[in-house]
Amino acid sequence: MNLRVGFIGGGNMAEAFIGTFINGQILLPSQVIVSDVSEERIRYLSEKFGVKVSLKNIDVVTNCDVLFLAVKPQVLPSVLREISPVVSPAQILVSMAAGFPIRKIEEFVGDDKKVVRIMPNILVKVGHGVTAYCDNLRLLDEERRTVKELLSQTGRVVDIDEKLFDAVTAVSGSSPAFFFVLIEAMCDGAVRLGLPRDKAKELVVETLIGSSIMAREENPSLLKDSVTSPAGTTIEGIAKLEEKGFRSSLIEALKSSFERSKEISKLIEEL
Ligand SMILES: NC(=O)C1=CN([C@@H]2O[C@H](COP(=O)(O)OP(=O)(O)OC[C@H]3O[C@@H](n4cnc5c(N)ncnc54)[C@H](OP(=O)(O)O)[C@@H]3O)[C@@H](O)[C@H]2O)C=CC1
Ligand SMILES: O=C(O)[C@@H]1CCC=N1
Repeated sequence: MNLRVGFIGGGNMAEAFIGTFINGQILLPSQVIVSDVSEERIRYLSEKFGVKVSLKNIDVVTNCDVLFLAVKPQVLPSVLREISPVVSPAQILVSMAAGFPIRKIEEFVGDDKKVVRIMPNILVKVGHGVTAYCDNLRLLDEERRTVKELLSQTGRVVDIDEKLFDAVTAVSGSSPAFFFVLIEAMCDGAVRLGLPRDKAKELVVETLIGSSIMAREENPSLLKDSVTSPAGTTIEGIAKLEEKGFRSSLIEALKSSFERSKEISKLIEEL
């Protein structure tokens, strides 16, 4: 793609996006520039991907067409204050900060600027991310297409109304961590039953991948029924999951992440 792409903040998410763009040959290293407050961090990114780096956020803004804001929401106000004098109306700002509304970004940089809000997840690192997308309608159709095409190199892109972003932050932004905990716990369970840890991980992970592929096309309740024989082994496991509150734990976990995202939005609103 013929674009210059910048990242302010060179942490986990920036690394996930940059890795997929560079390793997938979507962008050349010379098309990407990243800034971070940590010298060690930018040295690492420069050595790993060959991208351009700087300790100055302004260097990134003045050298890109699409600017990813990849700092924590609490840090974003100071970054926006710092860069707002040099952001141009021709650039596209893409914020991934949880709980940070487009309107608030416009308050810092001006509502004549092109602003995209996304909620990706860490799975962009392996090209299987899912990214919720909305923007402030300042982008031309062609620009919107370009940004979505860039994002789609990291997985699926789904248009979502901004008012649902706190929910999305829980459902797909945070949930990879829940699945990692699930995998970890199932591996412990398998080790308890005598399986070596490496075999346990292989069995658990492959089962989860296959289950996800089947659930993509079919109703998960019917799939569950198809595994569960009368008076068989599976129903005993399911009964134990119900007894221990597995289902309601997951429902409550999503609610807690959602509430925290709303809380962050409220704090940002009060700035
Ligand atoms: N991690 C995830 O799975 C997801 C994260 N997000 C969102 O993405 C954003 C980034 O998250 P993540 O990558 O995990 O965070 P990280 O903390 O890993 O990365 C942020 C980076 O920005 C650096 N930084 C801090 N202050 C500044 C500054 N003033 N200028 C430039 N860089 C700075 C941090 O340095 P230092 O650590 O030294 O402060 C850190 O290296 C967040 O807003 C988060 O809400 C969205 C979806 C998923
Ligand atoms: O935990 C967080 O706040 C970020 C947002 C979604 C995933 N990680």
